[in-house]
Order: sequence, then structure tokens, then C-alpha cells
Amino acid sequence: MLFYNLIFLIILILFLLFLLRILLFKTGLIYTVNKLWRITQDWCHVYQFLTIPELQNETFHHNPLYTKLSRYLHSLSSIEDSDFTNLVNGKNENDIVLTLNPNQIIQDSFLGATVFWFNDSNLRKFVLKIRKVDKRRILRPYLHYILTVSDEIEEQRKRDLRLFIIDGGDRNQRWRSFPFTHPSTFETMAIETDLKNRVKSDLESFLNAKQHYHRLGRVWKRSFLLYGPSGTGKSSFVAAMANFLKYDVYDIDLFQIETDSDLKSLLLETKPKSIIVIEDLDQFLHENEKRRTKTWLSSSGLLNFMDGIQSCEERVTVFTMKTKENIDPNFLRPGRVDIHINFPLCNFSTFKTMANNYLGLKEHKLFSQVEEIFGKGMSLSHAELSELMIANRNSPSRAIRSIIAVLEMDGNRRRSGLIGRQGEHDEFQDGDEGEGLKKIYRVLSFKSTRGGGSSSANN
Ligand SMILES: Nc1ncnc2c1ncn2[C@@H]1O[C@H](COP(=O)(O)OP(=O)(O)OP(=O)(O)O)[C@@H](O)[C@H]1O
Ligand SMILES: [Mg+2]
Repeated sequence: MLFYNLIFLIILILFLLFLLRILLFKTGLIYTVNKLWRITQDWCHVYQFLTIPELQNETFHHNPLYTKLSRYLHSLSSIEDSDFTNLVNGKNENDIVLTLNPNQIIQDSFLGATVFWFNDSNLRKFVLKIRKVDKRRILRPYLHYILTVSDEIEEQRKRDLRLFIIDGGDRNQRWRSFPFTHPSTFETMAIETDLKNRVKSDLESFLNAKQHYHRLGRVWKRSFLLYGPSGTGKSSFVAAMANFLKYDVYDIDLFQIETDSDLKSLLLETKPKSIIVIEDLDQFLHENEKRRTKTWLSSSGLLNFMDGIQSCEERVTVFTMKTKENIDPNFLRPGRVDIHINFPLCNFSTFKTMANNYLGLKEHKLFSQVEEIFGKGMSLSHAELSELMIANRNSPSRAIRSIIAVLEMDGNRRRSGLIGRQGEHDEFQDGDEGEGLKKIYRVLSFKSTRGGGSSSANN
């Protein structure tokens, strides 16, 4: 009997403890208990207060430690849990950042010790409250740790990529920059795995090849030509390269450049660790042949740029064009362009990758029909396929049926010679769809005067 009573008592105690836990969490009592516990601890310890003022006492110069500490404190997760926190906009309009409220106390721990920080905004200083017993043990390594973390955060912030475009209006400040947030990566692009890996390893070896280039007396730069019809992913590939390398992007619209020296000075204003993109080079070269005005960028100016005469180190240059036909081979020779990558229209394999990415389809009964049509030589660009898939994303069967219909319609038209696919011919029109990176960044309000499964990569 006694045994059963004991078991009953244990179960009852466990149940009550369980209820108490729920009560504490749900009602905020746990918070009050924690606070009381902290006050009790405060009574038992001797604390020391260290201040970090914003201005250095005698000189009234800015105290760099204050900035670094502020960066560190604002990155702490405990700032989210504290009673009062300010919400302000970050550097980007869409960022919301938490900042320390005056007299708000936040907690941090280091090497087993707990320290407290608060912001005395009237006197513009941060105050560190640290137990005397911990001070000798942790203060130096803790401050050192703060500086290291703060530098890392700053480094990361600086590496938030930016897209630079030419500001036609401002003669003094030619480059205008915006956050580069394009989500394209080599993983999200439907391109052959082999090509993807070759490009990635080429870029990786470029990153580590500074000494190698210099030993050979060459400028440490790499250049790519991406060519293929419209909508096959050339601009998306540039974005993927930037995200892979963590390089900023400078988008050069050759139509906005008036003279050779203009191009030169623009290049000299670019920073290392950047990709310089020249979209639709073929279009420019063809139009340039027609114009021949004196105040226009010359072919030799462009060739000098490609040769790296301006010595722009640590840059990757990317040219895009629809076709290499009728292009002066001088522009394409090795050294000026290191790697040529062809961007053809989709084949069945790229279609399957995109069906998997966009529709979550690995297999479907209509796939054999699609394969047959691709086998007959009919095709669509990645842009066309992705549009059809996105528009019908709620019904994969409908998506594939509409792709089949468009492919067949396209094939019939092409057989009867009604249309030629854009980009298969050397037709270059003003206001062409291919405004490249600017098209991607249409969201930016800045207006410029003009826009500006792969098969092979060959050295
Ligand atoms: N390989 C790909 N994988 C997945 N989607 C792709 C791929 N290529 C293109 N797309 C889709 O097509 C759209 C257009 O691609 P993008 O602008 O990169 O083509 P482009 O070759 O630069 O065209 P243009 O010559 O007209 O400038 C992209 O936004 C993307 O949605
Ligand atoms: Mg493009």
C-alpha cells in the first residue's frame, strides 16, 4: 500500500512541476523569476563599470573603439530579447536593424562569465558592467574578441555586392551603385554540370593565381565571352559568376561612352574584385561600323581595353553577344578573350532540369512527347520555357502541354519560314529586348539613354 502511495505521490509532484513550468512560461513569471535572481546575484557580487565614450576625452576626436563596439553589440542576439529596443532602417531601405535603447541592458557571455552592457545616451558612451572576479580573467581576451568580431562584420558588410552603372548626367561621379541582390547562382541555373564545374574551377584557380600571372608578366585578369540567342541565360550567368566570386559588377554600356579616354577613365575608377560586363558587344561593333564619328569610342580603344593596357588588376571581364558571326576575329583572339562559352537554346536535358526546378517534376507521362519534339530540332529559350512554367506552376500537366503546343507552333512556323528566332540572325535593332543586367534591374528607377544548357567552354 505504502509503495503505491509513494508512486502516486511522485506522479503528482511531476504533474505539478509540469503545470508550474507551463504557468511560468505562459505568464511571463519565468521572466520575473530570472530578474529577481539577477538582482539577488547583484547583491552578492562586486561589479566594476568600464565606460567607452564616443569621443576621446582630451582631443574630442571620435573614439574608433566606440564604433567597433557598437557594431558588435548590435549584432548580439540578446538585443532581440531585451525589454526595450529601437527599430531603425539599415543601410538598405528594406533592412530593419535593432539598436540599443538608452539605459537598456543587454547581456553577453564570454568564457563562462556574464557581462552586461548599457548605453548611456546622454553622455554618449557604452558602459560595461563586469564582475570584479571575472575582470582579471576575461577582460583583455573579451575586448580582443569584440574587435575581431566587429572587423569580421565590417568585412562582410563591405562584401555586400554592388552593381555599378554609368550615370550619364554626372560628369564628376560617373559610376552610380546599387545593392546587387540578383539571386542567380550556378546551382539555380539549368546548365550542363560539366560546364558549370569547369567554369567554377577556372574562377577558383583565377582567384588564387595572382603570383602566377605576375611571374608571367601578365595582368591578373580573366575574360569571358558568353554568346547565344536571347533569353538563354547569359546575363543570369554573369550574376551567378558575381555571386560565386563575391565580386561587384560594373555594367559598361558602350553606347554611353563618348571617347577612348572616357572608357579609360571609367575603367580606372573601377575597384579590384569586380566583374566588368559589356553586354551585346556584337550590336555595338555593328553600329560602330556604321557611325564612324570622331566623338565615338573607337575599335582600337576597345581593343586596348581588352588587352588590359589600363592594367586593371583582379578584374574579370565578361562580354556577351548573340552570335560570333561577322565579328572581327581581332576581338575574339586568345588573350583578349580567354574563354568562350556558348549558350544555345534548350535541349531536352535542360528542359528536364527546369521542369524539376520550376515544377518539381522528375518524370511525367508527357516527357517522351517533349523529347520527341526536341529531337526534331525544335526548341525554346530558357526564358520562354521558364515563363511558361511559372505561368502554369499550379498545374504541371498544363505547363508541359502548353510547352508542347508552343514548341510545335514554333516548329511549324519555322518550317514555313514565317519567323526566325530572335538571335539566330544578325538582326540588331534599337531598343532590342536584350538590355542585359539593366533588364534584370528594371526595378531601379535610374534611367539610362540606352540599355545596356550550355554546350562548350573552350580556352
Ligand atoms: N540556364 C537557365 N536556367 C534557368 N533559368 C534561366 C536560364 N537561362 C535563362 N533563364 C531564365 O530566363 C530569363 C532571361 O535570362 P537572361 O536575361 O539571363 O538571358 P540572356 O541570354 O541574357 O538574354 P539577352 O540576350 O536577351 O540579354 C532569366 O530571368 C531566367 O528566368
Ligand atoms: Mg542578357
